Amino acid sequence: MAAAIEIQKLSKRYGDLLALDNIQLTIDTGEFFALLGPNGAGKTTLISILAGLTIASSGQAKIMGHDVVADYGQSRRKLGVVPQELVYDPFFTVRELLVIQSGYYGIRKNDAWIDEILYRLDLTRKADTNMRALSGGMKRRVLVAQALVHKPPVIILDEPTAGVDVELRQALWQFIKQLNRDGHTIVLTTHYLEEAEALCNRVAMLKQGKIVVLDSIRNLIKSIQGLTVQMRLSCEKLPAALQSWPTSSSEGFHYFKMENYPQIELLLAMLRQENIQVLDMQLQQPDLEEVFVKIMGAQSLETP
Ligand SMILES: Nc1ncnc2c1ncn2[C@@H]1O[C@H](COP(=O)(O)OP(=O)(O)OP(=O)(O)O)[C@@H](O)[C@H]1O
Repeated sequence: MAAAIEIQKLSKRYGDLLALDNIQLTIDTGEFFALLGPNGAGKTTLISILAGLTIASSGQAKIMGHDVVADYGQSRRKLGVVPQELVYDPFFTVRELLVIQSGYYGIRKNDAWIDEILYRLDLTRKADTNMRALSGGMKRRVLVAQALVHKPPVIILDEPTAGVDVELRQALWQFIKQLNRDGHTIVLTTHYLEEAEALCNRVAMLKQGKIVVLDSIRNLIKSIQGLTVQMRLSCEKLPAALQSWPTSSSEGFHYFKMENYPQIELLLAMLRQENIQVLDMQLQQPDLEEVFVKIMGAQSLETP
């Protein structure tokens, strides 16, 4: 069976800027995949090429075995893209928009599926409302609905939860997770790394147009050694005996880095010896954010 997405030696040049540099990536059907990278890394450019909206300078991309240029019609039918920006036609109602969108794909009788996506996105009550009268969050739900009218096996979401409230974010993820369980391949770009960590199995990190990491989230987190113990102590300044321990402090908390759990005991013993009390303590396991910052550098966590 063809891969959901197959990208070979793909590059995109804008004048002197190499926005994508020899991308090689295969995403299998059924994956829940995260595409991460700082602003300007090339994520949107890659998605545009997959959607046939931008032409690559060189290389090839296929959706479910269909070339995005030579076999545009078929590849586009297999793909649903939820864009980053809120683009919509203000003159139509939600339902009209979805019927028109179905028409683009040559689907005539789509009412049952449209009703289902409206229901699953909690848009049923808004079906006959004009697009311009919807709130930003509701418009974003319609963008998701639009991307799904043709039941695409591959769904790409470009930062779908940017600026979205917690309730919608939760509802959206329930729905996307269900789609993934139903067999759809999901590719997600997000600036919320805990979101990628909670949802996705595998991740590619892009930096200046290149894939710098491609691995399962589990492996990436495993590759980060050690843990951090966050403590509030009865003293502000650490005694000399503890100064050699790798620490940092911020907002009244001390952070002690250690390689393994037995070191916690050692630390507690040293604190006791110094007559220092522990007022608050939390263990921090390595997470995807730590991997990301290590690979990209601290500037990478800027949001758009
Ligand atoms: N049409 C264009 N003309 C010239 N340069 C472009 C064009 N589109 C994108 N770029 C440049 O290509 C690079 C990659 O941009 P892209 O939008 O793909 O990044 P991104 O990873 O999606 O970033 P963000 O997280 O901010 O959305 C950037 O340096 C951007 O300025």
